[in-house]
Amino acid sequence: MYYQRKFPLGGVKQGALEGGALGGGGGGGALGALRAAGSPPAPSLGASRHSLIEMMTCRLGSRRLGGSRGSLQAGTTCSAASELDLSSRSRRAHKARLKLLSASGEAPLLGGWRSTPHTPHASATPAPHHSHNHLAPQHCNGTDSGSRGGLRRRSTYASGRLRSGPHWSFVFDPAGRLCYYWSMVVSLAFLYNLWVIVYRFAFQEINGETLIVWFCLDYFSDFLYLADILFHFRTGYLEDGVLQTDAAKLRAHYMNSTTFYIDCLCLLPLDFLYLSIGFNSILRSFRLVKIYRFWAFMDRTERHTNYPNLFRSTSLIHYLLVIFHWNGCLYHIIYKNNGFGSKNWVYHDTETADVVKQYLQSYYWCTLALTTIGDLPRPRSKGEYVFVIAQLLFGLLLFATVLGHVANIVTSVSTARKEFQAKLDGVKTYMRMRRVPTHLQVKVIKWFDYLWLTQKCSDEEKAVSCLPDKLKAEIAINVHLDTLKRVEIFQNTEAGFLCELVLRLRPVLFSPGDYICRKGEVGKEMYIVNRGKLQVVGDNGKTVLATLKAGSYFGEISILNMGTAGKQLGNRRTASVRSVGYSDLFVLSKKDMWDVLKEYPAARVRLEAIAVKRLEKYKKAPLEKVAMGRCQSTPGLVETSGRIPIEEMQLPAAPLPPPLHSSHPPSYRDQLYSSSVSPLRVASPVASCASSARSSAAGGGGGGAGGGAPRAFIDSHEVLESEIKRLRERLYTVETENAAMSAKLSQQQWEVDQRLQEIEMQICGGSSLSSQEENERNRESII
Ligand SMILES: Nc1ncnc2c1ncn2[C@@H]1O[C@@H]2COP(=O)(O)O[C@H]2[C@H]1O
Repeated sequence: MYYQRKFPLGGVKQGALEGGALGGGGGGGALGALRAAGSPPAPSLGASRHSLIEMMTCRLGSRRLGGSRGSLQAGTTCSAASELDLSSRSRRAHKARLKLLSASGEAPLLGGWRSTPHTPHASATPAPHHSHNHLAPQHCNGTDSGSRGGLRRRSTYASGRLRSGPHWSFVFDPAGRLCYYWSMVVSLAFLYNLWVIVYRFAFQEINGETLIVWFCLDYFSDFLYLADILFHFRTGYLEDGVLQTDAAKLRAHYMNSTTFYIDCLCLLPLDFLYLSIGFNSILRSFRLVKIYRFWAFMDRTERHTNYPNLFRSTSLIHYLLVIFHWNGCLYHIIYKNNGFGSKNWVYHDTETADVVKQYLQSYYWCTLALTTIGDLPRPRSKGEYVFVIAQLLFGLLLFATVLGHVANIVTSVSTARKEFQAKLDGVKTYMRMRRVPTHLQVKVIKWFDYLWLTQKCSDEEKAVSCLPDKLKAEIAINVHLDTLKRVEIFQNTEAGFLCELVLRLRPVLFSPGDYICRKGEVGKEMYIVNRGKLQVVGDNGKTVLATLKAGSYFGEISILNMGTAGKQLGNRRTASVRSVGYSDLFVLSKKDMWDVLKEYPAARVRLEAIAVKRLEKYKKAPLEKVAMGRCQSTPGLVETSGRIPIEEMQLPAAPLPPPLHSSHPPSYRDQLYSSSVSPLRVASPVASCASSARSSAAGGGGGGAGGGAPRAFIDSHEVLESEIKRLRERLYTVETENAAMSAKLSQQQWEVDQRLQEIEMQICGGSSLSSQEENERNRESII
């Protein structure tokens, strides 16, 4: 799985730039991408939404999204291409392979092995339907369907007659995994030549003893070189950004390229000269021209590896060893040929030392010289002096280069840490200067700790800032998809809805005990819990109404204007929400939410339905409060100090007719109307009346003393009913006025727009009749 995790983002599990689909990932990575990608309708982003939606559809699976029209369409698009022109048998085979590919998750990744129908004439003039790759689900990721050729199937027809059964041919994707592994094999063959050719040339003594082994190894590496040429013949290339898979084109392309000549040069058969000059490995030096393949392999590995610094260090050490090796061999060649005139300049036991020891002595000498450690045997002749000086100078340069490389590696290892530390230091300095209380300072530092532990990056947005919006959005979707799929409102919704939302999410992190929102505040955002635990608490801050965990969301009631504080104040928070520990949340602004809901009304209905359910919990408590609370501001309502739920104010089913006697003490009704006491002051008797009514009912008629109470209760009940009626009428009037004013407002808006358009038209040199008609139509529709 080499391609996986090739993004420099912690959270991405499967990288698939080629296929456009990034694998699902753990949380944390690329949070910032969301913001950037979701930031207001950049045109490029808008344009990319469709492909994103399609990608989402494919990722979520057509079964799950089967309910929604949009997803059904996308799902059909995904499979439709593969069904176009295949016989049922081959279609079955295609489906089976497609299943395999999708099961392994590799199809969009590499497109390594694909099959497409193919005609013998396709190379010259491919028939239109052959431009579809019927297996590759590229419709899902928006890439060209034929561009990832791998294993291509030839179901060959000529003149409408089946000429031969289907057979297979190979086309390798240069960006695919197979190509990568193959280049690794070729690189190994090159490394063999790099180390061995010069060694055998310098220490020819080994040839006689191990000739067969060397022959076998040499010709095996030559065989790999040859296979590489054949491989190149079947490797696709990009033409106008589209991968070419046509065999004739591939052949022509390769044979017209420099690579072909270099590959041929590598295999120059100078081995025939063995017959005249004997077995001499220097005749194989052309094999080293293959170094371009090795460099390409190293480049790609460095780009894709998850451990670039480890890789860089290893390759640096390898290069050093190779340089020492070649230098040592060169030194031995000079020494052997008595190049500088003085015998035993370096080796004192040349006669007795075996080949390996001589090699090691040469290597040691070169290591001392090239690492500028010195302590070399003193040169004697002029030639030796020049040689040593040259070696030391070269060593100096090499040393400087190595140091530079090492410094780079060390710097890049700690860049993230340093940046993070710099930010933390800045905040700490600020808090110290502003004398922020110690407990708050500690809290801030702990917040940084948590951020580092969980995300290892202080600015995730920056980490992906160089990517185009489309890629950022894809990453955001993949990184956060798992969380979002858990959210109730997002389950079984259209893929597009989720996609639209994910582009607008913004990550935030809260510390333990932080209040995310407080009851009564104006709601401007809603939140989705990515990680952590939160509590919805009552007024006292202690009563826990609900506990929210990963996948929950809150804050939607106020942004949907469904709050309990009435129509005017419906945008107030209905409860406070507190973070228990550290909480990773996604914030969605009210405007963004409404923008999305406008396009997805079904989602809005779901959201509102859930909000209503949540509100039901409040219904009982707020009712008593509302009933009692309103009385302070609304004349005509009864005020009480007791807390009696409205239901308890109901009358018993059959109240007894109150016997009225003139001798009775003044009834409650009399009290009510005779006294100057305002009706507002009589709430308590209501309660007592209710209870006395109940007791009199229980007592089966009661005496004259209790007869006045039920009557008073009935009267007060009538008062309440009339008040409710009056309020209802008032509400109706207000709503009607409201509607009238809205209509008036839109009328005025329309007029202003109209006027502006006219002015624009005048500026642009007059208006056309058609636009006037259109305006007229708009006006009608608005009215
Ligand atoms: N019983 C509940 N269960 C879950 N969430 C709730 C409950 N009551 C209120 N909330 C959430 O707490 C949020 C507080 O702000 P809002 O009123 O905007 O939206 C509220 C709901 O999303």
